[in-house]
Amino acid sequence: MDTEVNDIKYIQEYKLTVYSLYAAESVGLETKDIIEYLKRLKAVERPQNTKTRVTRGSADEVVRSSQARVAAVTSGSKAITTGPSNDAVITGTGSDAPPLVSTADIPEDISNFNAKIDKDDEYLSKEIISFEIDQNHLEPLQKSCIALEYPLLAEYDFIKDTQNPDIPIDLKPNAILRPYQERALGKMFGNGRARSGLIVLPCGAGKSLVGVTAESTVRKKALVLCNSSVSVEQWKAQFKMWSTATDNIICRFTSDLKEKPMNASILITTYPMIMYGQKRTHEVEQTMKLNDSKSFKCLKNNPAVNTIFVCKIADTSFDLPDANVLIEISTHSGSRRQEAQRLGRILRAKKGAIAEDYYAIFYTLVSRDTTEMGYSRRRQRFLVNQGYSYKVVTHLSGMEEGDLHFETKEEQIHLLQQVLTASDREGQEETPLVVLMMLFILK
Ligand SMILES: Nc1ncnc2c1ncn2[C@@H]1O[C@H](COP(=O)(O)OP(=O)(O)OP(=O)(O)O)[C@@H](O)[C@H]1O
Repeated sequence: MDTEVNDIKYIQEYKLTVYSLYAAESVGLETKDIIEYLKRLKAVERPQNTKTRVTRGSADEVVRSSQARVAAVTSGSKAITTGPSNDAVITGTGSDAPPLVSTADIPEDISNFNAKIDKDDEYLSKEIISFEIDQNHLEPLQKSCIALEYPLLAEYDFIKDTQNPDIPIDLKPNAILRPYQERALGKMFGNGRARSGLIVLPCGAGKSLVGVTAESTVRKKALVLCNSSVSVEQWKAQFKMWSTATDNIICRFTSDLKEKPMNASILITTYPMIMYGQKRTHEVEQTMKLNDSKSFKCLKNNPAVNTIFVCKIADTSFDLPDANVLIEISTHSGSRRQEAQRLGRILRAKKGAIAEDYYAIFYTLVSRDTTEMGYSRRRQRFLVNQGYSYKVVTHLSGMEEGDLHFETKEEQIHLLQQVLTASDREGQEETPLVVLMMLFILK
């Protein structure tokens, strides 16, 4: 976030980039929080008679349907005016605007510095000005702000948006948010408007419910963009599970399901559908059918079935809340993303289980003396960095005694070759689903 740029004994100066400040602001961090983090990150103890200060200007862009307003904090911010060519330009407000920390002159002594800080603090008793801007000038304005390193933070004042009608959606009473889900949404709706940003939660933490709640709060038309057709199905299911949204306001728009997108209130689609209109792969198609099929639903809820073999398409969005053991048979090289996503399949909260009594185990099979070993080390490092412990088992006792199906060395090598060849073909469109990538064992 910051770099120490000055190591004079009594003054530590940090340069905060405008983007780190933007990110901090968008998650609701305030100046005092930034100072607190700087204190934690500092390399040396700060002498008692020094102060930490962070100055900056800020401007928020508030979008109300077709109207756009800019709210600017006057202290340290710059005046936003419209130039002769009607391009938005930003100019300094005058001599009082305090400079950024990185460009501040280093004072002669610490008392001058404190006096200067106090002066700046007075300046911070700020007044917020806001004014409407012409929609056509929004883009040049945004560009100017970025060029001046004062990026606008987009917010949507949905409560005051009377131009876009509300859609009939509310949360169902069964949707009880977990505390971290509430916190994530608090960051988004903290000031009564919908702030643009990114909500990042681990796999299986319940991002869909966060999304459904956000939509049930804003209650305006929404576009849900997914990375696969399987996710589209899952999102629709989550909307139905947690909200009162009915089938006639939800539209799935995939290469097979083109459900009148034009008038949909909630349009759920994939990037390729809006970018290139690509056809889904054979593999995705098969998995969607499987996910949707009655037999899979029975399988999911049948206590007699405790093992499911799945291919790599189950890496994401495959919801098997009860699965608690995963055996990874084949992987996509050293992909850490894939590892995290697969782990996500077994880390979903278990109904009625006490967290402390609960175990989820992830096995990964690695063939000794093959390139798989290098990849698996990379993946292991990632898991360790995430705080998981792991153990390498090189020998399973009793293995030699059993009546193994692939008993001889030749048979084992042949099997290995088959698996590796299948992995190479994995990316190709017509790879049959018989290539089994993962195994879930349901509790
Ligand atoms: N507050 C909640 N109360 C009860 N169940 C919840 C809650 N939030 C999420 N769940 C359940 O947890 C499971 C995982 O949720 P979801 O699929 O939204 O996770 P995710 O974060 O999108 O995971 P992934 O990144 O792996 O797709 C689902 O079965 C969902 O119904």
